[in-house]
Amino acid sequence: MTNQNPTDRLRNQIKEVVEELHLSPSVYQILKYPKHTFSVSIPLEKDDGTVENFTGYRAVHSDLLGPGKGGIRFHPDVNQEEVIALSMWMTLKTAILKLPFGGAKGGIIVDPNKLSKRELQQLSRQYVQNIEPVIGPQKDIPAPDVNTDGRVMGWMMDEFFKLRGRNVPGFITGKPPVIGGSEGRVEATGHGVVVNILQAMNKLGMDKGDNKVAIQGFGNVGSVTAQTLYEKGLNVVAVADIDAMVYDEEGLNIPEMIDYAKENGSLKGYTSNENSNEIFEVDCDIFVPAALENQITEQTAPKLKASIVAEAANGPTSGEGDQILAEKGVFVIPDILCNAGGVMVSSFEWMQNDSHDHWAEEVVNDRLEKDMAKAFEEVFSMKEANNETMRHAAYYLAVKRLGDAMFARGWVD
Ligand SMILES: NC(=O)C1=CN([C@@H]2O[C@H](COP(=O)(O)OP(=O)(O)OC[C@H]3O[C@@H](n4cnc5c(N)ncnc54)[C@H](OP(=O)(O)O)[C@@H]3O)[C@@H](O)[C@H]2O)C=CC1
Ligand SMILES: O=C(O)CCC(=O)C(=O)O
Repeated sequence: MTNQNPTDRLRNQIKEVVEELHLSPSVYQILKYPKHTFSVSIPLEKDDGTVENFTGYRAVHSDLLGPGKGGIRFHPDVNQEEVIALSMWMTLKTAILKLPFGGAKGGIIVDPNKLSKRELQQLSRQYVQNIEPVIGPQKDIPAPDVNTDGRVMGWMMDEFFKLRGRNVPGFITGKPPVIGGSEGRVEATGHGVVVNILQAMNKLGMDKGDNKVAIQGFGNVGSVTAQTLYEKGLNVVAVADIDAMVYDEEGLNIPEMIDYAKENGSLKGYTSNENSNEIFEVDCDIFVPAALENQITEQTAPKLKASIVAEAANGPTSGEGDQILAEKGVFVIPDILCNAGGVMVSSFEWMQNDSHDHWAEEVVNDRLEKDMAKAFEEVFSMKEANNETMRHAAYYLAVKRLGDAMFARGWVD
């Protein structure tokens, strides 16, 4: 059964692995639903004096291995099911990486481009006021996701301090370094994606110079991935944001494109643009979805020419898309491994806050590279040992760790 929403698909994947591992069926029952989902209504006074009500969510899927951990998304398509699926992926992600966290996620249904800076700041603060009872450095720790960044984290941190009446920097990660953020967090997800791509190329005997890369999404994760691959000498031939796709078979000038997108708000108008959906048809060896869920589907998967798909986004591949990629023999680096660099450096930030320390950027990047490469090796070895896909191997490792922890804590027999 493939035609499912992400939460149902995730549940089925977890159930399958629980059965294969002969774990107690209770493990599946515990992982089936989030521990809690908080839904909030945020009446925001707009600049023109009118009030508009926004809906927000925060879900903690699991706090078995530590406090809930996961980003906050501002997007018009946010909904409760999506937030729950994203929180479940976080539980699996932190388990694979052996981080001291569970899984959580939050979001507000809003198009931030339609708000003024004051309105956006006010909305961010009111969201924190609403979810304050369920968050904290030992409870649930937010971070950036789609359309949120260090600036939003800074506002949220300030609001949380006011509510608690004291400094609690470890309640949020991805904040600017000047107020306790970690060096390297902005780039961490993209850097982790690149570590995974290089590991995969090495396993498949692919040479850096000969291979073409196409990237969907040119926000935080997509642009850092593009820049880092460019610096390492890979040929990034196509990049798309929501408005446009830019292609050059000789390779794109990524730094120039980043400057252009910063100045103009998008890639539209940068040389001759094509429709952003054309990205799926580009001649490439490595495809990096770095936008939203359900992009590689039964419609787009057959068009992809890549032999590696590096899932920088969360849930970019639908069930049908995944099946098609498997039939085509594509090497898929699953999201819960591929994009885990962000939460890994968030864990470094949380540790630095706890010990009032500040690590140099080289220290952060060095540890990120080593730990990501180790996680890739573990998943790859599991895949090889069981003749499985990387995704199945990743689920296997994550669910096994969660099952073992439940047993150790006396939750299951
Ligand atoms: N930020 C982080 O640390 C982490 C993020 N992730 C995941 O990575 C993904 C991207 O997040 P992030 O980079 O932070 O988000 P951003 O908001 O910074 O960027 C999202 C990008 O995706 C583009 N986009 C959206 N829809 C489409 C589409 N249909 N076609 C092409 N481009 C599209 C946006 O274009 P436009 O700007 O024009 O709308 C934008 O360039 C998400 O799945 C997120 O959950 C995972 C781990 C950590
Ligand atoms: O940095 C974090 O804590 C979470 C990042 C995130 O939301 C993700 O990995 O999807």
